[in-house]
Amino acid sequence: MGKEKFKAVEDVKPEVEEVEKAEEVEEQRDVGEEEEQEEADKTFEELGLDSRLIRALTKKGIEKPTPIQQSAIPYILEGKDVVARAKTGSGKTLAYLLPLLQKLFSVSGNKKKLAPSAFILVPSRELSHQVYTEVSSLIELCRVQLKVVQLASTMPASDMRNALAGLPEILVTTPACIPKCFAAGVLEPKAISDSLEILVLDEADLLLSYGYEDNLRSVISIIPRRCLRLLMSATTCSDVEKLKKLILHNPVVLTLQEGNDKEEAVPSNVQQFWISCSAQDKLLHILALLKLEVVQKKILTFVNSIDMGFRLKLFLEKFGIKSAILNGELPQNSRLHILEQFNAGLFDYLIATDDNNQTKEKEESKGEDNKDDKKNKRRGKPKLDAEFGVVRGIDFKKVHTVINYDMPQSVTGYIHRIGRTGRAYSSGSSISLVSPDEMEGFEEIKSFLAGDEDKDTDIITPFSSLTKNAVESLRYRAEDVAKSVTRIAIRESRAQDLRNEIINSEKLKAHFEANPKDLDLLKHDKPLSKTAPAPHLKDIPEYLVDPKTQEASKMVKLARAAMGGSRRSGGGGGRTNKKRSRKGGDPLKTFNPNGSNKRGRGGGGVGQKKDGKGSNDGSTQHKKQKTV
Ligand SMILES: Nc1ncnc2c1ncn2[C@@H]1O[C@H](COP(=O)(O)OP(=O)(O)OP(=O)(O)O)[C@@H](O)[C@H]1O
Repeated sequence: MGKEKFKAVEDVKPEVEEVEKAEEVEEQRDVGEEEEQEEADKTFEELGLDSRLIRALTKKGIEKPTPIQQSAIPYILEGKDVVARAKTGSGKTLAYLLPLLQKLFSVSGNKKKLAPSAFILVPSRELSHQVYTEVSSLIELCRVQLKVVQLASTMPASDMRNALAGLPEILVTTPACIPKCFAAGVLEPKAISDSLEILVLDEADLLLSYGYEDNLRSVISIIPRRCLRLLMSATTCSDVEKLKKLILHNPVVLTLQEGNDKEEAVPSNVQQFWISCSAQDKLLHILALLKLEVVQKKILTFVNSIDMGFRLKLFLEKFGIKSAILNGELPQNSRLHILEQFNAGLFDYLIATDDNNQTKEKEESKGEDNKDDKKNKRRGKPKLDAEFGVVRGIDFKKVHTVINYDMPQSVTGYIHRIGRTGRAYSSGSSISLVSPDEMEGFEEIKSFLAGDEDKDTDIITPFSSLTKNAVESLRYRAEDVAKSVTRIAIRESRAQDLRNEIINSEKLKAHFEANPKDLDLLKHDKPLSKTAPAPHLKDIPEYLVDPKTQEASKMVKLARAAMGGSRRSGGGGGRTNKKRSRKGGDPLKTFNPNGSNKRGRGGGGVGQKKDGKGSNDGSTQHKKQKTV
């Protein structure tokens, strides 16, 4: 990724009150080669981080800063507003959390506060929970007297009041929650004006599209001039520009110096594959992928509707494959718990309905509500959570394979889905099942990823480990079982799952309060079907599987064994991975502002291509792989 460099742009702007009207004068300063080399080699110590934070990072197994962390941390410690744009999985959260905590080390105890010193605003509750967990663990590991609180806009005022009673230094929430706190009288605008030192907008490119503009305006109107403002985003879009103008003054803008949108957005260490099949044959193909074990676990499968998620779960269940479901209909505690269990490696298969489609369903259900609101209320039709967001920003840990069972409806959707694997220093794969109806959208994705210069190169290659014969050997069983997964069965399972999770959610609420770290209270991958899977469907006899697929499956098993073997260990290593996780294919490295080879452990052998791209983007990615 030699072409990718951070550039720092210093915005020179007038006072915040006039910012919207003012003409922006930008002074651009490209980070020079020498400076980049120095920057690339910096350790956390050299970035000026407090020793307590460095010790905490070491305990978490984090040794060296990622490029975005190297670039952003010194500016934030200096007290500059920062806009940081770096692709998914590049470590943006710690890029702002570490200097934020360091600043609070000195603020804490200095004066009597009536409101938090830092607000971290994120678009969804899942993200809020994720950031909260990260801050809490850092505070605990640093052994400092800082308090962090997480609020949701749906919490009763009394819960909000209790949570804020201990005067937390950090509040993590969605923008909608702040005005709710004002209305409930649990936060005073005047106290915020007096106390707030740092405001972070994380996943800034999403905040406006999630409808938080008015909420943000009301927050901005009370934040003091001296408050440090940080804006983190995976992409640039007009919304980020709007927020930048609205909120920041004199920011340093950290972004990629060159490269087209494709290079900026796509994690280069994810191998992308596709399979052409009819819509009806998708169940057959996913069964073959999972049952014949030609893909590496953990596996995150995306579908476009909640019903499809249940169809898939019920279908797989019949073959003894247990999976959990994640969608916006489930209660919040259940969603968080499912994510935590999946991240902890308690199950290997998660079927998720992502946010774009939630919006679609939300709209559909709104339409229905308008038609027959009373009827729906009587039936207790479940509401989808407006603050639900599966894909964007969520750090699914050690997902090795992302499967697009249904194709996403946009290029951005595709990029964010596949960005759930290949995070941090790991590598991953994606497999898209593409039906004829989805081919047009798929071609769009492919041509976007190929970019203008690279039209003939296939970034998404056909998945060759699964032969036609292997698929056909399962056809009879798959079709037979698919017939048994009727609409009624889906409807009943969906309702039953919701009922279970509502009960779980209540138990979880109490449990989380008492044992916030206990993950193993409830199982989310329980079978929904009333009948147990037939024994003959659980195991596929060897004679049914052709030699090529057997070989591919063996490779996957070997890779898993090399990673530590057990299903609890999750993905993220192994033969193929080891090979690919060297520097050239490292997602965090791809942000190297240095843009040149670094000598040292694991990095020396992988050079840059002539065109400046990391070698893994092109050469490895385009090679067909036996296993993924
Ligand atoms: N310096 C580092 N070394 C190793 N791992 C790191 C480092 N910094 C962050 N990580 C890990 O990388 C993963 C991705 O980080 P993070 O969620 O902050 O990415 P992100 O850029 O915010 O992605 P997204 O845009 O999808 O939210 C996390 O699991 C995090 O713990």
